[in-house]
Amino acid sequence: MSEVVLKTYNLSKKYKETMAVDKVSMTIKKGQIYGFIGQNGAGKTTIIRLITGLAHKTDGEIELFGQTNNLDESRESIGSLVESPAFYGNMTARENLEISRLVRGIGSKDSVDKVLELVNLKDTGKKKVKNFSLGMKQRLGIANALLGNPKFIILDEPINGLDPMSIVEIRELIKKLNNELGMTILISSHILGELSELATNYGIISHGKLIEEFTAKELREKCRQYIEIIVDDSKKATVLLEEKLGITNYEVINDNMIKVYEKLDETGKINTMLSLNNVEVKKILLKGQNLEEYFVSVVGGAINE
Ligand SMILES: Nc1ncnc2c1ncn2[C@@H]1O[C@H](COP(=O)(O)OP(=O)(O)OP(=O)(O)O)[C@@H](O)[C@H]1O
Repeated sequence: MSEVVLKTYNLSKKYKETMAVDKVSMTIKKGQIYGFIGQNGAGKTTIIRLITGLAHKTDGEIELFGQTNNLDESRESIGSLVESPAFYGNMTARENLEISRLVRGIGSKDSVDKVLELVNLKDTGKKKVKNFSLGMKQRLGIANALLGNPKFIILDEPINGLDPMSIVEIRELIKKLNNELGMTILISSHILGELSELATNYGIISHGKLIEEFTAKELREKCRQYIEIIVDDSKKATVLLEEKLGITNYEVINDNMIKVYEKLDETGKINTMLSLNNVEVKKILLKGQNLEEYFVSVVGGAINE
């Protein structure tokens, strides 16, 4: 069994009358990129704040690297980007990281160069942070999280407000941290298309509750794609599908509808073949959910922008 990095047991946080986090039991294992999904106000940031020690739980338990006691010690192996870090605008990236390193008492001088290289900011030289683009600032925030060589990185909405190029850069960086450096990553985002390019695992949170956890593989199964064909005669069509195209993985829904689960990129060929053999094709469509549609089907409302 793979090593557990984070486990929460009925973790709860109440703010006056608001149950911001309600009995959440989630698990993140070593090597995972765990995508945390939820609408605004669902409770993602609060959970992240509880994990990183920025807020105190009302109830429940947090286990980090197998420890439930001395969490502050375990937290030394976590790097996080939760709120936009306050950098000094009049200083360079290197100067900012050097200050952060000294204040936090971590790493050697080399570690600043190492993280700047990792996030691709080592050539920013004398450029002051106030002149950085939002994407560069985010990468500096990630560099700051990487000081001290953490095993577990937590990123709260790291691509919020970024342009497409910067999003790709952050995506590649996260993949590198995970693949090459073996870091486990928790990333919250409401940009589900982007998250599904990265995550190996997902947790859906709604109104403070963890609704579901699933793997990327399970998501692919849940969102299983198929070709929906509406015809005048399902029976005749299936005989042709088998005989002419060797299609056997299909389901007859009714006299007029068939779902085909293979040869998903051959809708044109299927359409032509059926028509040539005197089956009237009224509609032929590639269907299936993506992460966003699946989220809506589970939570019952779209994720907000
Ligand atoms: N310091 C606080 N005091 C009172 N209520 C709070 C506080 N922080 C969060 N909440 C409430 O807790 C709930 C969860 O908020 P949280 O910020 O964790 O959600 P979120 O999923 O991170 O959403 P977002 O994407 O908007 O940050 C919300 O109803 C919010 O209003």
